[in-house]
Amino acid sequence: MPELVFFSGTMDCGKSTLALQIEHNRSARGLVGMIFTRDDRAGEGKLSSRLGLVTDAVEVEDGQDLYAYLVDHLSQGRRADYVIADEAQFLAPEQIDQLARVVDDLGLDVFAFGITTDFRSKLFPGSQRLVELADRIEVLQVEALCWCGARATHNARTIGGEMVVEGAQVVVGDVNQSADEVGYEVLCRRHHRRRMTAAAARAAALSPDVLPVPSS
Ligand SMILES: Nc1ncnc2c1ncn2[C@@H]1O[C@H](COP(=O)(O)OP(=O)(O)O)[C@@H](O)[C@H]1O
Ligand SMILES: Cc1cn([C@H]2C[C@H](O)[C@@H](COP(=O)(O)O)O2)c(=O)[nH]c1=O
Repeated sequence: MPELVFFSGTMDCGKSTLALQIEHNRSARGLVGMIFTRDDRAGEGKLSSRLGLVTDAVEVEDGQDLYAYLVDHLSQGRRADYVIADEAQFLAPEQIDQLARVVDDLGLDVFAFGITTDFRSKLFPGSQRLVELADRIEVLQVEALCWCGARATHNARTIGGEMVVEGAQVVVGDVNQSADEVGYEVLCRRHHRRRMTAAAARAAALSPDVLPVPSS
């Protein structure tokens, strides 16, 4: 049975790498994939991994009907045996419905990859729809780590090195950016709640200890 699978995790946990591996293994067996992406850091029409691999992809536009795109593609006599959608958090909920229809009506597997929540730990609309519709949700096995060593479950946004909790939901960016840029850092929930990034933890460790003062 064809499936809609949502591979989800924090930033930098290997989602795009896995997408490229699925693509490689299937194309090595003569299958042809339709690869969608949106706003990859490597630029328009690219699916890239931090491990250095990159492949061409169809850049999804606002309002584009992904089901109609595939029907049109197939009716021109071109092949698509399965679908990969990277950066799926940036897709509109209607586009996730169209991907579900690709599974049900065209009989193709759809592998979607994306982060579930934004820098405020709120669901992206596209990810919410994936959680609602996916046949399976897979959490990646290579866990990204918080600076404290715990599994990273949340994405923090930093501006000038400081964690922020207000701003536009979508700002394309990367982890390990220099302090004067908009950047991201993955954290465990405890440190996301306390807004304690690695830099904030270092600064706190360097400040002199405050001794408790007796109240009387
Ligand atoms: N120099 C490196 N050596 C080994 N692994 C690396 C290196 N750089 C990045 N990685 C791996 O790549 C992962 C990020 O992969 P990527 O597919 O770009 O993530 P995502 O799409 O989830 O943001 C990192 O978590 C790490 O496991
Ligand atoms: C948390 C968060 C992230 N983004 C952007 C930043 C990156 O461009 C992508 C995630 O890519 P990755 O391959 O998973 O690292 O999403 C955003 O726009 N808003 C956010 O809140």
